[in-house]
Parts: sequence; C-alpha cells; structure tokens
Amino acid sequence: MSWPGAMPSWPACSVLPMQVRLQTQNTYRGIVDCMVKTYRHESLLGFFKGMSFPIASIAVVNSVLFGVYSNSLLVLTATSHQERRAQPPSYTHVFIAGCIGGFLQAYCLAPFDLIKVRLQNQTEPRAQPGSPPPRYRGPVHCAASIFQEEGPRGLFRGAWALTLRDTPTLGIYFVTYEWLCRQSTPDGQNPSSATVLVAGGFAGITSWVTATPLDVIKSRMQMAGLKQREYRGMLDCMVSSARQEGLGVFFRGLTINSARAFPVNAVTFLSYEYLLHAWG
Ligand SMILES: CN(C)C(=N)NCCC[C@H](N)C(=O)O
Repeated sequence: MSWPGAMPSWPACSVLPMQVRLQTQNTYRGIVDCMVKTYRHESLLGFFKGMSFPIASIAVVNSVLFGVYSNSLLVLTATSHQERRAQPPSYTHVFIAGCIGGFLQAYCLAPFDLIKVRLQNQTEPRAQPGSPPPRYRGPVHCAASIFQEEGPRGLFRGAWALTLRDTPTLGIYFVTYEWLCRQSTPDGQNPSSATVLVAGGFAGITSWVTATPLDVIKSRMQMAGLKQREYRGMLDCMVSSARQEGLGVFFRGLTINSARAFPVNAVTFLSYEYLLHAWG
C-alpha cells in the first residue's frame, strides 16, 4: 500500500487530490507527473477522491467563517453592514475579525479536512477481485476507523497546524479583499460585481500563498497517524521535512492552491456580498 501527499472546495475540486499528494509524498516529479500517474493508476476517479466530504462540509465551514467574521466586525466597530460603506472599518479591525473567523472555522474544519487528506492519499485503484481492499472504504468508514484506531482525539490530528494556518491567513484574506475593493470603488459606494470577483479571487490567492507552508506541515501531521512517519510535533515535522527535502518542501502544492483559489474565492465573495444585500 502506498501513501503519497491535499484541499477542498467545489469548482476546481478535480485537481485537489494532486495538492495533498504533492505535499505529503515524494514519489512525484511535479503536478503533471502526479496527474499522469493518478490517471494511469486510478483512472478519472482518482481525481475526485475524498471530495464528497469537503463538498458536504463547505457550506457549514463557510457559514461559520463568514458569520463569525461579520459578527466580530459588528462587535469591534459597532457599525452594521449597511453603515460599513459610509464608515469603513479600519484594516486592524478587519484583520482581527478575520483571525477570529479563521480560528473558529479551523476547529469545525479539522475532522473533515483530516478525512479528506487520508482519502486523497489512498492511491490504490478501485477494489478489484483479488487485490487488497483500500484501507478506507469511504468517508464514514474512514471517520469510524480513525475513531477506533486513534481515539476521538485522532479526529482532530493536525488541528493545531490547521489553526495556525488559518488564524493569520484569514486575517490577511479579508484585509486583501477589503483593500482591493476600496482601491477600485469610489468612497461610500458598494463595489461592483466585477470588483468583488477580482478582489475575492486575489484575496484567495494571497491567503493561500501565505498558508501553503503550514498547509504542507498540517497535511504531513494528519498523515502521521498512519504510523508510516511519526513526528514529535509541528516543529519536528518542519525541521525534518526541510532537512530531508530542502526549503522548497514548504511550497509544494502552491501552484495548485493558487490556481483553484481564484475562482473559488471570487464566487465565494460574490455570494457573500449578494446574501448580505439580499438579507439587508
Ligand atoms: C487557509 N486559507 C488560506 C484559507 N482558508 N483561505 C481562505 C479561502 C477559503 C476557501 N474556502 C478556499 O478553500 O480557498
């Protein structure tokens, strides 16, 4: 059984197992090599591994993130969403509200993300007669096996790295979005849909560029529960990964993360702004 080195959302979901595999396995020479090997070994289905859970969880996770962000901003600035264009919040408030949203979403995301990473790292083709079955038969079996083999805390493996990844980078995410909207919108007006799409897309890219080093560490810590590679903690994981594979290891999956981040976050922010206006 081989366990190579992933991330979730809908439009660009088909490339996502590539990201996890590149980050946690050393068997690929790059994205193209990873895609070719995945296709040869697992057919088209390999590109969709571990996606059902993230798709099911994305609505919950995004509601927590955007709900906590909006309400934190409300508490910090004492201005409602409608008043926010006339009295824009300071970037410090936007950053703090984003960090609070990121911190809380990380805890909701942790078990879903762990299951996604474990499933996406299974490189066995679909069960064939005579071949050993894959370790996890699907998301529910994966969750139950982790619970049995690693205990309830096992479901939160890598949650610390996930929290460290998401807390500051979601602050950066919302600051980038606000800054880009304000640059291209006259004072006091709402940004146009095109501005929201572009600002949301770049906010996604910026946050992923800053998040990728910890994303690699998080994915490796999550795979460590399988005992193929144990780490004494996050620092040990960082140091031994850098020693063995060089500093470039911290940027594995960056291209894929950024390519998917633009459309995913453009649409996410457009939906967010639309819902805020629709619900007044
Ligand atoms: C860890 N980072 C960088 C973020 N969570 N960034 C915000 C983007 C969230 C979006 N659901 C996505 O998956 O791109």
